[in-house]
Amino acid sequence: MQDKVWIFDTTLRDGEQALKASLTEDDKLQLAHAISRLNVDVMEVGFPVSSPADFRAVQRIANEVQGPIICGLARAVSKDIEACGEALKGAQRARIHTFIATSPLHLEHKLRMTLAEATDMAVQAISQARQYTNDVEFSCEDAGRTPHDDLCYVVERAIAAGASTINLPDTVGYVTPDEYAAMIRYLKVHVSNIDQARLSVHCHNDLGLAVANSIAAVQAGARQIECTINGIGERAGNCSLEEVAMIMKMRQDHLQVHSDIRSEEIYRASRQVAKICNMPVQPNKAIVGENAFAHSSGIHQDGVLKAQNTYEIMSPESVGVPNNQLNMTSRSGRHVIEHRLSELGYQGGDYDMDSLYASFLELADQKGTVYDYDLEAIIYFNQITDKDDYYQLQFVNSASNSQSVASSTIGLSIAGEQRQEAATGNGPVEASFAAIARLTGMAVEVIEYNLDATGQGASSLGQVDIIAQYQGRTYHGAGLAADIVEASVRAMIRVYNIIHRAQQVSSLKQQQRKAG
Ligand SMILES: CC(=O)SCCNC(=O)CCNC(=O)[C@H](O)C(C)(C)COP(=O)(O)OP(=O)(O)OC[C@H]1O[C@@H](n2cnc3c(N)ncnc32)[C@H](O)[C@@H]1OP(=O)(O)O
Ligand SMILES: CC(C)C(=O)C(=O)O
Ligand SMILES: [Mg+2]
Repeated sequence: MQDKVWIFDTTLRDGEQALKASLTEDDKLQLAHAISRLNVDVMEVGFPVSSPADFRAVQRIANEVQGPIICGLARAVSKDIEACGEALKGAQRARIHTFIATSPLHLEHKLRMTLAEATDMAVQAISQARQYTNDVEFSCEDAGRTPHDDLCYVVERAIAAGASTINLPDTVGYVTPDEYAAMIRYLKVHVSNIDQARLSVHCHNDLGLAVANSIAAVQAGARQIECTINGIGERAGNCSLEEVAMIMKMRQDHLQVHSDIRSEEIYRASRQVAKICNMPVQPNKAIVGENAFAHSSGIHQDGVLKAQNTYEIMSPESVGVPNNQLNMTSRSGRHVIEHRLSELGYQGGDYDMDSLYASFLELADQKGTVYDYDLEAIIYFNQITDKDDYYQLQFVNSASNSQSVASSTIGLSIAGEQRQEAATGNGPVEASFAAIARLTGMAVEVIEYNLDATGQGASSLGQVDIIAQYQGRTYHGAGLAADIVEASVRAMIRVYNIIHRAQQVSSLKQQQRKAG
């Protein structure tokens, strides 16, 4: 029988500590539902004594979110335990997590007390917490830098006082996997009552070892991993939930343990955390990064088309990503182009691969990723240049202030004819997009809008990237300008030009079909 490893999610506590703006009660509640859908065992949702808003957020989650054990954090002081116990009262299953630092460095400089004094405070806090719930977790903060025998002393007394989970955090992400595993083994041998508690690990990623350390600890006998979605958390972050969950799923054969995480929910939860916390996920992040299931080089794309597992150890669907992605770039080869065109309904005789590939490389070198509609345009027009764009921007004139709705007038040259339209909106960008929609007579739906600054300080340029949908097809446009409204308008006009080109392609296709 394989052992279960508990997943203790601390996105809403440790994860939230690192955000530029704290989460609101509503944000926390929404994320708590997403985390609960993952089927985590425990969800640490706040530090109730820290602010009235955090107290209310913990209270609401405890009252409203079913499923996981709901946990709050408290220092080893009476008022923290009391706030935590009160906030958690509505939970079906509540856990109080209390902690105190045990490393010589923290004891001497931060707490200014001895190990024995800190241990007495821990014991008192655990006893007080037990008056609210039987489920009490105790953490030796900075365990990674605490001598093993000191840990044994504190842990033995904490368990005797009633802690049923003992957490040994590598608070500053300092230890290596072998050291961490050795620490767990040492405690298992030298703490007489260790069998009365579940051993937990909580790793930070300062040296990029949080996941490796957590897995090493599990191999040494730990049975709870504390982690966060997307690995967010103090400084370089915490151990990433999606990574440890997938390691245990994909390497059950080797590790002989499992978790109960519903992996198909991972991608959705990750997206929600990134959006609500305003913490974008790096594209190359394992499991949930934009590129995690994307193949960009010809040799890999050829392999994946022949057998997916040549370059994929898990399926995108297993973590809730709809499907893998074959990016067409200047590193792609003919196989992937042929594959994409056949998906679009073209046969080998419809184009000359050698000349198509030469134009494709030229375009890819210029713009990076080449999309379906670019490929089709190469087939029909051979070359793609911006010179002959159907829609060309003449001017943007927008006005906005904090007291009234924004307005914008856009001047376009449409197939050589000068036209202008005005519209209002919640902001100047929305007003400009509404004016463009009037001018073109087409309502394009913006799915994603990203604004980035390139360059430095006041002289930086705004770059806007838009992903938009029109009649069920997705289009991409980018615009660069010193003024961010103009950059947005340029990106949007790019989208309309691509749509126009795609429409031309489809009418040429129809004519060919009729003729043939
Ligand atoms: C490793 C971790 O992630 S621990 C969790 C970190 N998270 C947070 O700190 C977020 C929430 N924190 C807060 O809202 C505030 O820091 C509060 C409400 C907890 C305390 O605020 P303040 O009373 O103003 O104290 P402040 O934060 O400046 O200093 C911390 C105090 O707690 C003490 N302390 C720190 N950890 C503990 C502990 N586990 N048990 C008891 N006392 C502790 C410190 O020694 C210091 O005490 P001092 O004032 O006697 O020197
Ligand atoms: C409160 C504890 C568990 C913590 O976050 C840490 O030590 O990193
Ligand atoms: Mg931490």
